[in-house]
Amino acid sequence: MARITLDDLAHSYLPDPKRDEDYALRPLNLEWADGEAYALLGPSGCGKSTLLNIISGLLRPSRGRILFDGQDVTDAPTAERNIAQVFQFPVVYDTMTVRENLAFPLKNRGRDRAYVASRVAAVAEMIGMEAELDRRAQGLTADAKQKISLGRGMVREDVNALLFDEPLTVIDPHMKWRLRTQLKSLHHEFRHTMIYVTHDQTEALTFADKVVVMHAGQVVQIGTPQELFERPAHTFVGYFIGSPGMNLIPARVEGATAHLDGGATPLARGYGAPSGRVEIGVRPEFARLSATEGLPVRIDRVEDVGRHRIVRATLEGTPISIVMPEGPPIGADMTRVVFDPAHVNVYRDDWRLEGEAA
Ligand SMILES: Nc1ncnc2c1ncn2[C@@H]1O[C@H](COP(=O)(O)OP(=O)(O)OP(=O)(O)O)[C@@H](O)[C@H]1O
Repeated sequence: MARITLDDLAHSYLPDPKRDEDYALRPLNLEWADGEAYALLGPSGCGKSTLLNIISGLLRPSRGRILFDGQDVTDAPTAERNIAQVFQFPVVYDTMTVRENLAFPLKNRGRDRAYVASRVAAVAEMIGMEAELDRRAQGLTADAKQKISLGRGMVREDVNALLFDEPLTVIDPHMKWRLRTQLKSLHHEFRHTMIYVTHDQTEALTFADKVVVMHAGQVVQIGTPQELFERPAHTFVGYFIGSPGMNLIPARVEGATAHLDGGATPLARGYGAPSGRVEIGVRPEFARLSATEGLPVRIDRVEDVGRHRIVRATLEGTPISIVMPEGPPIGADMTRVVFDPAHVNVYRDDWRLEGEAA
């Protein structure tokens, strides 16, 4: 396994990029630790595949270098990078059996029969295809074929990294959960460096130790699922992760107080007097309704989603959400919202301010 370093890396599909928007991948420095499982998360078009293809060698970056364990591989072709890649759609050899498909990467490298047989058996169990090993791949469902692709990606133990590009798209929901769990336990067992591309936050948060969030060609945060939830570094992370996403409310911040038109709300840290476009960000889980304290809100509707209720409300013209536990109907006197100061983040021009202990 390898540590992967991106050194002042950037990519544009245009010949003469000038503005930020000309880059599919804006300049970045990033280190992927050896043996760590990462998810690369972001909406369609944010640059995930571009980044993955640069790591695998399918694409040469227009700027910067890529290193495996400190060795420059920027100009090395895919075959020399010793990585396994699983794509969104299955890549299998129809005329071969499932067993032959799984064995292919090992046979190609001249591994002996006993080793090949034991690896194929282990991988077949992992993907739940022990009973189908002698079937031809032709005629299998897309779902089964994708499981073979995943198995083939995982059969080699000596790769530098395992790259997955939305690999569970064609898999049915139940199997999706099972494969994701297996990928995670496989990672704990073998400690491969894994990069898993997805636009699905559930998939990213359940699979990865660290999630790399991308937005408009830029890595906006790298963090554990808990860090992304509690301290989103960029307003996009707050909005994209969580359901519903983080509330963002324009405010004027002074010291440890955020002033809104309808009143003030205390903050747990001090921020001086930040200029620029200042907003406070509060997860719906850290807001509650009150009859007596907090800021005046108008309740627009209440959605019962099973385990809790989501209150949709308006605070000074800004739509906000509040997560409430199941319980009696919300009284007409609940006309105020209170934010938990320990969980109010402050943003200037979309980036989170650290603040100082108040
Ligand atoms: N071969 C190409 N030529 C020109 N522009 C491209 C090419 N491939 C991607 N782009 C553009 O680069 C940007 C990033 O695309 P990329 O495919 O990396 O995003 P993504 O996050 O992987 O999206 P998706 O999940 O839809 O694949 C997009 O604006 C896309 O239109």
